[in-house]
Amino acid sequence: MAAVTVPPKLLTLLIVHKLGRVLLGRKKRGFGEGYYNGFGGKVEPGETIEEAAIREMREEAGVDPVGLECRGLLTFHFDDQERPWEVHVYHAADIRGEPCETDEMAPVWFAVDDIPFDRMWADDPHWYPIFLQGKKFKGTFHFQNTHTMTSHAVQVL
Ligand SMILES: CNc1ncnc2c1ncn2[C@@H]1O[C@H](COP(=O)(O)OP(=O)(O)OP(=O)(O)O)[C@@H](O)[C@H]1O
Repeated sequence: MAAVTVPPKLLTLLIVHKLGRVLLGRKKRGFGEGYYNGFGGKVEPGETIEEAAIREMREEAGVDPVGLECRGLLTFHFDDQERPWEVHVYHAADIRGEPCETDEMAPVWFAVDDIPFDRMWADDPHWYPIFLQGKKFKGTFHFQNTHTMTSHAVQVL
């Protein structure tokens, strides 16, 4: 029988990186609640991935990202999800407006040497250093019971 390929779920992740700091948000609800992360979510029908990245940043922190660059592609295989997740990671050089807390996220600036990896997804330490160096990358990760990372492979492109 031919192998069935399940199309991945598309998501965005946007990290603002300016003057030696990154803007992250503490996720207040839903998937990844309690973790610090960039801003993002599911790509909706009819929008491009970049449009989704901009929309999610507005919805979650009330600001418009400026100078977007797609730097990475992360693929997550969860043993408790039907489809793999494909996360498109964007770098933003700046924002227009002041970040504000929303129902979903509480935004906080962190110095790049002080990123709270112990309160973030387990894959993050494997690709943030590459991202922060301005390089492009691709990564594949497996997770068990949502949160336990069981394998990781990251490639600088
Ligand atoms: C497993 N390792 C991971 N490492 C780093 N980041 C991860 C991640 N897994 C998911 N993410 C990000 O977490 C957000 C979830 O988004 P999520 O809240 O589900 O989306 P969205 O806002 O569309 O949902 P609702 O409309 O509230 O259902 C989204 O940015 C996505 O890229």
